[in-house]
Amino acid sequence: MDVHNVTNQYSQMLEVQRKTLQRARMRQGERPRDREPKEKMYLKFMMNHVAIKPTKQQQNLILSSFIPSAYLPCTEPLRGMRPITIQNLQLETHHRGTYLPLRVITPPQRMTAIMVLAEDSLADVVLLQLYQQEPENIREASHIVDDGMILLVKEPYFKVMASGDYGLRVDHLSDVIHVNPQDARIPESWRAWALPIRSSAQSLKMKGNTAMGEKRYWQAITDYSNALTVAETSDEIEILKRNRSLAFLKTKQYDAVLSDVGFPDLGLEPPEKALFRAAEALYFLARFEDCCQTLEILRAKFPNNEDALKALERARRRCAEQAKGDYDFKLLQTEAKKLRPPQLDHATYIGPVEIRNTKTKGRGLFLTRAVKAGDLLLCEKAFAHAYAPDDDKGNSKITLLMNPETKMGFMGGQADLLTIIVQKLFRNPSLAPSFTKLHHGNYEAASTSMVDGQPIVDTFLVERIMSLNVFGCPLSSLNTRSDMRSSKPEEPTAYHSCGIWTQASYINHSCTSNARRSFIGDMMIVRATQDLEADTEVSFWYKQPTGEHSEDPREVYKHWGFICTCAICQDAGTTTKAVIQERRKTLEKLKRACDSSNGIQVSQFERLLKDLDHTYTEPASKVPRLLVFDAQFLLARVYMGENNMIKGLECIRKMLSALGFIVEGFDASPTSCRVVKWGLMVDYLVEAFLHARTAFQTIGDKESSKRAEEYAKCAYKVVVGEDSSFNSSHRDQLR
Ligand SMILES: C[S@@+](CC[C@H](N)C(=O)[O-])C[C@H]1O[C@@H](n2cnc3c(N)ncnc32)[C@H](O)[C@@H]1O
Repeated sequence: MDVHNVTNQYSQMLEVQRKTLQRARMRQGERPRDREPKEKMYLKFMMNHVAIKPTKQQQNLILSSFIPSAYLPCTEPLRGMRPITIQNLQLETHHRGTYLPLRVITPPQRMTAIMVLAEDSLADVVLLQLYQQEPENIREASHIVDDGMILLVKEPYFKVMASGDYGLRVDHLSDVIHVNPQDARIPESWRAWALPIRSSAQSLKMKGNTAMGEKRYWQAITDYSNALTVAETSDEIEILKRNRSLAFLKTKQYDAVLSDVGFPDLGLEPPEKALFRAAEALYFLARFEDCCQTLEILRAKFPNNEDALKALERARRRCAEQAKGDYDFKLLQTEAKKLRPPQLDHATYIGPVEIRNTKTKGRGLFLTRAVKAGDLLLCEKAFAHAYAPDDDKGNSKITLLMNPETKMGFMGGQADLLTIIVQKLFRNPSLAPSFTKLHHGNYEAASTSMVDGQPIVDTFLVERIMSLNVFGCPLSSLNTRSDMRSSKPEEPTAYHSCGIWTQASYINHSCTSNARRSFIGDMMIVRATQDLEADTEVSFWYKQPTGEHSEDPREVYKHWGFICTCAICQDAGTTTKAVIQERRKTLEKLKRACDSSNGIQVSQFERLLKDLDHTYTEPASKVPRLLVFDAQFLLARVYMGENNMIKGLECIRKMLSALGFIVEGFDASPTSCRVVKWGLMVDYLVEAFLHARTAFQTIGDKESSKRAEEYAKCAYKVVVGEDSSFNSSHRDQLR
């Protein structure tokens, strides 16, 4: 939804990649005889390693990332699997039921994947590519995999790489296990030289503390974990775990924090640090009620802890947001303006909506009570968000993410978003259900969720869910609106920044939508665009309908696998070719009339608009006339520019009617203006109501002028997400 789909633009590239995959598949089962010798591979890798230092120009290149054919992660525990060696690997094969012990022989090289050369017990060498790893600014590649480390690759996938070389590709994080040199599953020859002197828990703890002091949190986790394997007393274990919990907190592994401090069973005399760390983890897991309760216990036991008081106040604010939708929107706007990435610290509010089954669209979001136009339905914090502005100064790169199997290509932060989600689920499995329950078409995911003590995160399931549920998003809708009003080129319809909002994802599409989404940073706000009865299904646009005729309705929402059956689409389906032709011709004439060097010829424009309007047969309140409203608004502005307020109002009334509104009093009659039924909520509606306000003011109808302003404010609230910025955004018009 609103992401930059480049499938057509890059169709050739997709096709080339698809053919490459096909060719590779033809070698399935082959044991290649032309693998390069160790020395040659090493030299090549190391030369590349030195050569690849991205220059400024390279940094600005758009990286492309290809999704391979989906395969399931290993769900078998290592116990019971057989070891395998490189010489027995077959191309394009997932070696189910086996694992490959490898010793890394080079430093890592970071491209889309992290790459190293690794050898097996027979000194055969293979290129290993690890995908979905954290970026360098979060975790150094050398901490993930480095020269001398020993790994077990579960169910290795051996393949022909894009370069034509052979290599192992690992897409699922839990398919690689790091082992220490004493592990019985690795070749003895590796064990012999690497046997370390047994360190004490105390010395390992000190090592961990030093690493913490130097902000090397991953190292600290390793050190404390090693200390725990040799710790003997329960006191020692408790302290080590408490220390480790801080390192887990710093690396955003909140489930592990809770486990290390023993939450929820913190004991009768819980230590201050344990309580505080539990509260912090609960906060970041968005368990604000639990967080408040923990902090209240902390405050009662340690009343002088000022940090706990601040944390409690913060958590209480989140609780108010979560329970009542009580947001300081002005603050949110200020934060979105300043913060980069614009990821705000606020809670999700789920308003009067709930998930229910629909008859034909899977699940949907339904109203639990009646609402008014402008009412808040959701204010949702992103589950995951990748900020990728065009100037490349975000936390995510603009990448071309191509899937040759689904034949889709997207430009933006989606490659990074995929990694962000995979990592989040891997580190915090308690958060997985809210994401994995989302629509994923016919992809069949593995049913096991843990193996060998690690969560299983199926990268291809994540990709599938992301692809069907991702939303493109601006920095803020206010920003988009300001750009539009300062007439920067066209209003953007696709964004490079993107994210996942797990509640909003249940909203189905309709061209005759009754809700609209807007953004403030990574908060998505969904408001009703009409007065709605309880039990109504909420819908918004996946793509804003244009009213242009589509030759094949299956193509329009093909990506999501449905054909829209709303009133607009049904009407389009029964419109004859002759009428479509007539509309196109009239539209072209209207466009020419606009572009005329002598300015718009009003009478000719009026006549053409009437002709266009007459091509529709259904009442606009049932089937909005999407090709009409824009031109009608243009004409309103022309009339008002000539100070002809009555004609201006008439055009606004016609514009509203074309959008499906039912209105009264948008004229010089004594009846005050009133929206009887709201129609489609397009951006220009704010301006239209403001123009109506000016017209009413000029003709001395104060009551209608006030009402028109209220309607403008309501439309603004829906389009921007809030109305606290309305007055400052429209200072000139509101004078
Ligand atoms: C983001 S999900 C929406 C929630 C989804 N219905 C569910 O059950 O989770 C998108 C999917 O919903 C379905 N969908 C959305 N709008 C639809 C519509 N107007 N008609 C039919 N199916 C629709 C399609 O299967 C689409 O791929």
